[in-house]
Amino acid sequence: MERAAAERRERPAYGKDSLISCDRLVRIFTADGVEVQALQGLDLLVAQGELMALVGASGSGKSTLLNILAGLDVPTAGAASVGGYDLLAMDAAARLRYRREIVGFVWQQTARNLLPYLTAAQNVVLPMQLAARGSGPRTRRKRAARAAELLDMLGVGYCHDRRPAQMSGGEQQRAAIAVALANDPAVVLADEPTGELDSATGEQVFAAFRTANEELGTTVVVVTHDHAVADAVRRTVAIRDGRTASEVVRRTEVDEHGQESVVAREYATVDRAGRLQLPRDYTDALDIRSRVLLELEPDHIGVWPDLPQDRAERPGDPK
Ligand SMILES: Nc1ncnc2c1ncn2[C@@H]1O[C@H](COP(=O)(O)OP(=O)(O)OP(=O)(O)O)[C@@H](O)[C@H]1O
Repeated sequence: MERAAAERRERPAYGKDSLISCDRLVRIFTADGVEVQALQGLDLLVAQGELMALVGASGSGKSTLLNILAGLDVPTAGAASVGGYDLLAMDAAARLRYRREIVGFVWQQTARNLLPYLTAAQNVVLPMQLAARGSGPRTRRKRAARAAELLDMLGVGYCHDRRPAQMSGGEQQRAAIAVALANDPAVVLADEPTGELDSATGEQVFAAFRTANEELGTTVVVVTHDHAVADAVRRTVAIRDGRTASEVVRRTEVDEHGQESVVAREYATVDRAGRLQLPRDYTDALDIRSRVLLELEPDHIGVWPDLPQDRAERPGDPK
């Protein structure tokens, strides 16, 4: 017992090396006296430099999570930190600094991302002007140069002097990514950034996120219903009923002929209390309802449907 306690003490703290760490995050909304548990103990770790997607049915809690990570909303309970900022303990000044310098945000509605009376370049310069004195490019010339550089990098340098109304939806979203990157944030959060776009334009916008991730090392978290986006990232985390339920991790493998292919594996999330959510199609396929039979094997755990005693039979049992 002492050894177990010592091992627990020596284990690094949860999320210690992650850029984003959510630990048993809870968010309860009260509307007309009715409580809605939008997040019900959500755990999530995101490493520095990751480009990852969050998926889930409508109402599963994705936007709630993103708003908390953006510093726009505060969780009811749990712990959350981004880039060393404790999202539950920030005072107003720290929250403002966090929103201006640590996170960038891209919304689904193109009109929400850019001010209509400013050009693309002026839109990118604006957050640099608003950032606390002492950080970011200090002179007007340096800010203008950075705005032009970012627009060029994202393939919309030609929109430099255009106002949003003179740009297509895809161009506006790429300019919006430049705005989000203006103050060189640690993380860019995006809520359905390709939701209003056709698939070809959506691909261009996703490519801009990838460019930001690869060229600048910015961590990118995208909430999406777009399969093209969810399938193109290395890690896609699925949220169900306010918790992370499963994730798909993609790896590039090289076969003996030197042929590269991407192999996707689906994992179920085990939360900090050891809880595991079985995918619904698995439970439906075996008619699993309230409980399962577990068996610990040397290298895996067997999970069997709870059959009536007289029919109880597992693979491997003598006939
Ligand atoms: N301000 C609020 N007041 C009351 N309930 C809310 C509020 N915001 C969200 N909810 C509820 O919390 C739950 C999660 O909502 P959320 O918007 O996070 O889901 P989502 O996964 O982003 O859905 P969608 O894909 O439709 O955007 C829903 O039941 C929603 O009705």
